[in-house]
Order: sequence, then structure tokens, then C-alpha cells
Amino acid sequence: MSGVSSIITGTGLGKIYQSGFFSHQKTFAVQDVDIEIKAGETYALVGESGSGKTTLGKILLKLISPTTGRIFYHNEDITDLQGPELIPIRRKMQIIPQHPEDAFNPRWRLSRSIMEPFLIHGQAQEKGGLKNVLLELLAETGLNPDYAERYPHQLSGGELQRAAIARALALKPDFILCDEPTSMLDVSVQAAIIQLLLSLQKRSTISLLFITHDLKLADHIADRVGVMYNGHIIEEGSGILKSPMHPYSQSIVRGHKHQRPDQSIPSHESCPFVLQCPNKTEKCQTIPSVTDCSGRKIRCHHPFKYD
Ligand SMILES: Nc1ncnc2c1ncn2[C@@H]1O[C@H](COP(=O)(O)OP(=O)(O)OP(=O)(O)O)[C@@H](O)[C@H]1O
Repeated sequence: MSGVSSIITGTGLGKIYQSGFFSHQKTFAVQDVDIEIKAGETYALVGESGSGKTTLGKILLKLISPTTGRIFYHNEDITDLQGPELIPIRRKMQIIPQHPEDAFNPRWRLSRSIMEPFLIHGQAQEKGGLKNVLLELLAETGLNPDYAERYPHQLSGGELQRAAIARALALKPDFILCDEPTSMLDVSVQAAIIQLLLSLQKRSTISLLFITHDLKLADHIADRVGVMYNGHIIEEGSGILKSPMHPYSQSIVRGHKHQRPDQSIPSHESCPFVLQCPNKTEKCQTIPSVTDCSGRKIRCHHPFKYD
């Protein structure tokens, strides 16, 4: 995708959560991440629980402030934008959550919930009338028009996720964060929801940031995959499932589970994977920088090379 314009870029991103009494407990959730998502691209973030995927996604969407680093939307620095300055950008960046019920007020009919973004963003005068827009959105996401009058509890999980997608599409976004959008759904409907997302993306040239634990799914749907471990993207590129180069990626491709690293200390001195790495050497006591290696970006002193 070289030559394609950037939709969203993050440079030097870091997030330290402070919690507990007097905020004394620190969690280094995202550490020194550079990421760029291009127009029309599907980028998947994979990694085990707690590796920082959701935090990174929400930073890019400006739902969480980064502790360090900058965020650029269409090459404009949006890191410090607040309140009204953010409104036009919020319209263009949407989220499809893991729990579709989070997107809906249980006391509102779907019609009201799906159209709410228009009212918030003052677009009630949409050409053709709001009703037509609603019907188009329902049709686009494969929902029966009669569902507009239903309440969220009157839909199945898969239908509700379709409705959440309709709501996310309402303002014609160019970037959507899909945070494990199928993990709470029955296996039988997961594939249909993924297919729907991909077909909508192709038709409307939306960029998707897809968060998942599932490397096989990521490899199947994404143009590029970023593998996260301990707050870092440790490998990024395409074809990682077939030829993982970082020892951590190799390990998750084999289906291994890993102990959760100690996230109360920053990993800026040694390699973030050093304690669990089978290939570690003396050099791994220093943090590797991110380097280009056979078309991948990789944070490792000893990546496995296939050529
Ligand atoms: N609001 C918060 N306050 C304190 N710590 C947090 C907060 N949100 C997340 N964390 C911690 O930050 C780390 C990264 O969390 P995050 O949810 O980004 O990971 P994840 O890879 O998305 O995990 P999962 O796959 O389980 O959703 C975890 O250790 C988590 O406990």
C-alpha cells in the first residue's frame, strides 16, 4: 500500500495508567509505539489479554489521552484537540464495540439509537430525509426494516452487532475501530459479521483497525498485522502467520500461552520479551529498536529470517 495516503498515524505513543490509593500503582499499558493506518487498509492488532490493544486503539480514536506521543489524522496533529475542535473528527472515526449492547440505550428503539449520531452532529437535514437514511443503513447491514421499531433486547447478538455497525456507519466514517466485534457472538454468526464488515469497507473505502486475539482471523482479513506484547508492537507486516520472525510471534503461532509480564515497570531498558524468550542472549538486556527486516517491522535483536 505504499503511496496510499495515511488516515491515522501515531508516533512514540505511550500510556501509563495510574490507579489505586493516591494513584501509586502504575501500568505501562502502551510503550513507544509507532503505527500508521492507510486509506482503505485493514490493520489488525493481535496479542494476548492485557498486551495493550484496546488502549492503543482508543488512543488513536482520541478516546484516551496518551501519556507520550502524537496522533495525526490525515497528517494533521490532533493530539491536543479538545471539545468542539474534535467534533468534526469524531464524526469520521467510529467504534464497533465488543459488546454491541454498549452502543444502545436499552430504553430506546433502534431507529432512535441508530439515528442519534445525526442529531448529535447536527445533520438532521440529511438529503432525502432521515427515514430513508435509516432504511438504507438497515439494508446495508442486512437488517429487516421492521427492526427499526424494536428495542435492543428484542434482537439476537448478531443482529444487535449489525445494528451497532449501522450506527457506526451513519456518519460515513473513514476510520472504524472494531474491538473484538465477534468475540461475544455465536460461532455461526461470526463469519457473517466479518464478511459484512469487509464488504462495507471495500465499498466505502473505510480503514479498519481490527482488534482480536485470533492471529488466524487477523491474517485472513487484514492487509497488515501488528503483534502486541507488553505494550509494544513487536512485529508488524503481512504473512506473519506463515512466517513469524519474532520469537513471541512464533510462539503464539504455535498456540503457546504466556505469563503476563510485569506491567508495573517500563520495558525501556531490556527487550520486552526477554524473560520468556527461548533465543535470548546478552544483547537482549538492551532494548532493540524497531528495524525493517524482509518487509516487516520488528523489535528484536535476533529475528528469524526466512531467506
Ligand atoms: N482504566 C485503566 N486503569 C488501569 N489499568 C488499565 C485500565 N485499562 C486497562 N488497564 C490495564 O492496561 C493493560 C492493557 O489493557 P488493554 O485493555 O489495553 O489490553 P488488551 O490487549 O486490549 O486486553 P484484552 O484483550 O483483555 O482486552 C492491562 O494490564 C490492563 O489491566
